[in-house]
Amino acid sequence: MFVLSECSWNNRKYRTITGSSGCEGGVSDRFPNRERATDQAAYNFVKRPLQFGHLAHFKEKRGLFELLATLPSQLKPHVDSQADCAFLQDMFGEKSLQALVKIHEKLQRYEDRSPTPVLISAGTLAQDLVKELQNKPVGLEIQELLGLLDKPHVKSLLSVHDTVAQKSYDPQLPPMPDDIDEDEDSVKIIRLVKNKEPLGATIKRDECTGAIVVARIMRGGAADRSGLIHVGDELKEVNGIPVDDKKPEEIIHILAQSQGAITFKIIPGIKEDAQDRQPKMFVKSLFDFDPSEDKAIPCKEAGLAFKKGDVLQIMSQDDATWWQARHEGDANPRAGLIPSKQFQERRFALRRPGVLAQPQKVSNRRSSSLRRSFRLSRKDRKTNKSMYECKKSDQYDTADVPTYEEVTTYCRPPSGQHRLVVLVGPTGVGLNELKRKLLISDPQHFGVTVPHTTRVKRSQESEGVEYHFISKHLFETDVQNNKFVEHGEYRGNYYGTSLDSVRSVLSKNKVCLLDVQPHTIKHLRTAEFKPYVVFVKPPTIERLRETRRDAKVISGKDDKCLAKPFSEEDFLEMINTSRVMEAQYGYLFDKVIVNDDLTSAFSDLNGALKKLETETHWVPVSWTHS
Ligand SMILES: Nc1ncnc2c1ncn2[C@@H]1O[C@H](COP(=O)(O)OP(=O)(O)OP(=O)(O)O)[C@@H](O)[C@H]1O
Repeated sequence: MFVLSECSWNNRKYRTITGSSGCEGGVSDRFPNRERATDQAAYNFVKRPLQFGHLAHFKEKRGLFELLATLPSQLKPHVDSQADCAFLQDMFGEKSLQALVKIHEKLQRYEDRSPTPVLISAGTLAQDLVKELQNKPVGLEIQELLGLLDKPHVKSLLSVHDTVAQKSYDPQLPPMPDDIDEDEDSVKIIRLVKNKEPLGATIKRDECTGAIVVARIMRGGAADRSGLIHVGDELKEVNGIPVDDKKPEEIIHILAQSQGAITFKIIPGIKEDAQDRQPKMFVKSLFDFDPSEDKAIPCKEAGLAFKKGDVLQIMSQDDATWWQARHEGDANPRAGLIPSKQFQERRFALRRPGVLAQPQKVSNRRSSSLRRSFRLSRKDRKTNKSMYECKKSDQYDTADVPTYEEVTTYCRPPSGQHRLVVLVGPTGVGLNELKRKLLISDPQHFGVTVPHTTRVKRSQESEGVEYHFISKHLFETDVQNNKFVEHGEYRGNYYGTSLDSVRSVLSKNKVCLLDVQPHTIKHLRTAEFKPYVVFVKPPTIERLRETRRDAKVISGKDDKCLAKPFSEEDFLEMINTSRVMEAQYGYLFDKVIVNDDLTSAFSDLNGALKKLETETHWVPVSWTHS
């Protein structure tokens, strides 16, 4: 199913130096066009010394040397310490500085005169002279001159002179091969110069024809930008070495050994139509991917590693198995390979049937699905929290294999409805505490839902304050009509949080704080609520022991609803549940907060919620369509 013999040019360093594509380009045997080619780096290198005059911003270009010489005495009245004076003297008297200034001034003078070279081929003249002199009777002066002209430094100096004189800043390429079959229209010669940037292409042996072909061009990479190499192009030669009988790895080895310019002889395949290119698409990754550990990837070096929650730009979906993508906002334009959605789903299902069949159970020793949603509005402290045991259970939805979710940017309009803030975490981690702090910090801004119950109203209670008191029949009808976010039964009475109670808080232009069991999150993920999910996780057990010394937790072991100090077992369960929740539902979390020090956790949460109201966030595209 996969091509396992694909090799990457990615880890090799090339730069194309000729051509027409806006990148450094390339050249074909049909249209050699070296005139247009520009090697900016070489140009800059040669040019830079001549621009030395711009080193300092002295308006007065001449007399810099004199100026520096007088500076120490000029500055003396302004310098208090003797040591500083000595330092200035030393600095301005430094021989190398003076030499540099002298050179600068000389160059400046030359530049002002716009010197033109006497001749542009001093190197050739020197060679002719050497030939001429070699036939002359040997004299001392002639010997000395021949020795001088033979010195590498002198040769290099003359060569640089000629380069500058001819303004020929392009790197010297070897001559074009003369054994190209003129009748063979399709042969293309491409020359590349090694550079730090990888080429961004892979090669493989075509299973049908046996030819070595370009397997992939990574979008945005050097090869892609050059527009000269395409998928399907047949590689015939590298630096004159035929590659027909070579393995892709051997070709990569030849490339690795090559220095400077490398010549490829290529027979172009069918040209990819630019129109075929997919439009830009952004996805949030819902799993971690490490190409170096992926046995199926056709080329590990071409892979793109990412973590759960990273936003990726999909550059190509041409291949049904391996998409090309880059990290959103990454300066590197070159794409890498990632498993396609379909492929990831398929292999996830094949690899881990056990996970799908037997979901990990989120521990619920004394917790349940609904209890937290009631907490802040509930005055009835006697109600046992375990009453909200949810019948829906924590089943892992087998249809949902977390792969990628298409996302887009969203910023809440200044007067728009607030996004629903959903808090999840293991029992006792501090959700209630954090909610309480938010409510106290700004009661006008934050709000919580009022739950429904079928329990009889007590004398001190008021409808719509502690609960909405409704009949069993109505409650059951509402359950049938999916009106509840979560619901459960305790001692013969139903309790639940309705979707309308969430709407009611939001309609008051408040931020609705809702804590739920994690399996409920996906039911809330709608364009209407645009939930922002915060996972609150416990710190290490050592920190739990330290920070929760005076804290109390409601024990679920009995029905007495007694607040007791945390036990070691409570801590362990909190940590284990947190791990399971994160592994199972982590892909749904927008923010993870470790509730170690309460003040820091609160300020972390508060800061994130402030940003949520004003800054742009990535949300599923479906939320912005309605
Ligand atoms: N960072 C913290 N440092 C110290 N104590 C904390 C911290 N966070 C919470 N607590 C305390 O831990 C106890 C349990 O917190 P809280 O009731 O908020 O947990 P919860 O997540 O809502 O769980 P439950 O639903 O079981 O009550 C409370 O006494 C609370 O004051």
